Amino acid sequence: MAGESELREVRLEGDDGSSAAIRTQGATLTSWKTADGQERIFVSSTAKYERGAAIRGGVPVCWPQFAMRGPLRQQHGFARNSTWQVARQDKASVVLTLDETTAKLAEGWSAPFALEMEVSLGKDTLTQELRVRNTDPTQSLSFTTALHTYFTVSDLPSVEISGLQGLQYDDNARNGAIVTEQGDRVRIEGEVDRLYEAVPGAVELRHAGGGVRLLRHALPDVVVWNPAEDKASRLADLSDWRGFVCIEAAHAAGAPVELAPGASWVGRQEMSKL
Ligand SMILES: O=P(O)(O)OC[C@H]1O[C@@H](O)[C@H](O)[C@@H](O)[C@@H]1O
Repeated sequence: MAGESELREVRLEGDDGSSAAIRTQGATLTSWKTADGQERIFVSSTAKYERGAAIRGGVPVCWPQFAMRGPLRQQHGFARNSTWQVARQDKASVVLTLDETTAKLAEGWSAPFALEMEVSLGKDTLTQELRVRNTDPTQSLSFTTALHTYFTVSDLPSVEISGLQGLQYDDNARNGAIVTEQGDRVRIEGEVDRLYEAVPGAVELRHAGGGVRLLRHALPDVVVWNPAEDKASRLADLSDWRGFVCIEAAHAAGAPVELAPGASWVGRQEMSKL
């Protein structure tokens, strides 16, 4: 049975009539409704709201490693499985924090750190800023990361993702083959699990029911993921693989972020309605 702190949800209201919800469980954004009433974020109806679990859907924070790109044996790290603290909140923004004393640390992790996640609503936009500080006085801190956004889509076959043409990607649905994106629109046909490297500008998602533009700062790479039917059937907490596509702003492909003792890093994504 989850305690109250795991189930705590912070709700935000934007001046433009938009709203958002963030769980202390993983600092996971679980809803962004634009002023037109459209829900832009997908959460599985069978997601687990339990201490130590990650929420299937929303925007889990992958830290201190994306996938298995780091020293831990825990996919996507431990920030998404940890209960964060609410540090500050007002009507349209919230800051949540996590450090080594409050996190559910993965086996093998001993470095101290201070994380902040700020979520804020603006006109037709939602911004998430992840701030990382190395609180160790002598050792450097190394990490990979991603904001693992599950965008809700009305009709998966209508999905078109632009902004990736000509870029190289690791195709994790094809044993990590290195491929160059030829098309100007990526479509979701079967399992898609791609890590696009060094994406220079905005990525746009369009589907029959709407669209979103994703801008990134210090998160150079972009992951596109949908498991399709076969893989989805092995994910017990995923209700509907046709209801979403993940577009993940990441620092994952090249060298990890290296923070000197006392140094800080800021990564940000801004989603806006198209
Ligand atoms: O099931 P998890 O750990 O939440 O991961 C979901 C997916 O996350 C994506 O970021 C990865 O590229 C996929 O390989 C992975 O399957």
